[in-house]
Amino acid sequence: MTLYLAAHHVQKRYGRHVALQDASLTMHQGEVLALLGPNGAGKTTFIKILATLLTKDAGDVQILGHDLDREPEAIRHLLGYVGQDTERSAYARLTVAENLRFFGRLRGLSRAQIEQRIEKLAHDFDFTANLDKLFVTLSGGQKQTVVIMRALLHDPPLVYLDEPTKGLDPIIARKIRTFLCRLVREEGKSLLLTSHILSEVDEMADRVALIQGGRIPIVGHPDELKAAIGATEFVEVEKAALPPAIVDKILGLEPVLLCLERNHGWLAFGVSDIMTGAEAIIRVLREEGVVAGFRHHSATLEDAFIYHIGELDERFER
Ligand SMILES: Nc1ncnc2c1ncn2[C@@H]1O[C@H](COP(=O)(O)OP(=O)(O)OP(=O)(O)O)[C@@H](O)[C@H]1O
Repeated sequence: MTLYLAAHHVQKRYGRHVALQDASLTMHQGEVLALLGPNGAGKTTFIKILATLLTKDAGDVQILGHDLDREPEAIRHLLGYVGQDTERSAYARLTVAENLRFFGRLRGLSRAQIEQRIEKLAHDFDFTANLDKLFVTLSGGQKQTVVIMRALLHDPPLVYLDEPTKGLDPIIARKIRTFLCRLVREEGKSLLLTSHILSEVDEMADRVALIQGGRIPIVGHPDELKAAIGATEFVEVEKAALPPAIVDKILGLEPVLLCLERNHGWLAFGVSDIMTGAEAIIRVLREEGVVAGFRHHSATLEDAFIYHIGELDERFER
């Protein structure tokens, strides 16, 4: 597997605020790597540094054999970048095709190359019918598609996408995911993306890098991250119905391994076995006369995220 990106010990401060403490990451050809972390963890900062849009304070970054500090121009030709500011990534009063031609020229592509790329991208993204529409008249999902097409105009091997489906309806988001996955599968491109939609990451990512406090302490396949929780099944009970003493009693049960607090009002108890775990928890609820919502699910990437971020918080005493 060809190494596309190797970032070592990257550091970045904004004034006195440390955004990246010591971030290291590698990426290979044909992989989708998702950078996950809580708000403010440093994801956008890291991606902008890798995209030559921000300078780092320390660290070493090599992208397809080029050094980020010494050869930023060469690196820019190898990258596509889709940032979060969709509205300002194209000219409102130009059509889609005019925008793409303009950005193609900025990239130094010839007229013939530009027309060829526009035709291919519009075909691949099922967008031909929209090429003559003004950017300002497009829907949010269509605008995002234009921004992604813009990033792919020069056919870069490596593409960074900062929350590519943020704010889009599930159907458009799925369509964009399908296009992106095809780029990886059929064209061997590598994608580095951030997303807060963990089901999307679980579906797309070959590896997930967890960023917390400006470090990247955990990298692995989504299934590895889930397996590391130590529980494959969860019994959920409505949090509002459970006094702390009963939570402790449940945590003392033999089949109950851990408890994760999900942010939508449920406590999720990880169990070694769903049948014995659920039975034991129901027995406690009956004994204590608790009437509460009750459901179960198999471990998800969201559980893994909550588990690992909680562990990292403890480890770094944040
Ligand atoms: N221009 C800036 N000046 C000062 N502080 C900044 C600046 N940009 C980001 N920060 C701070 O640096 C930290 C990392 O920000 P960053 O945007 O990289 O996080 P993020 O992981 O992308 O967050 P989110 O998930 O909310 O998009 C945050 O604490 C943020 O407030």
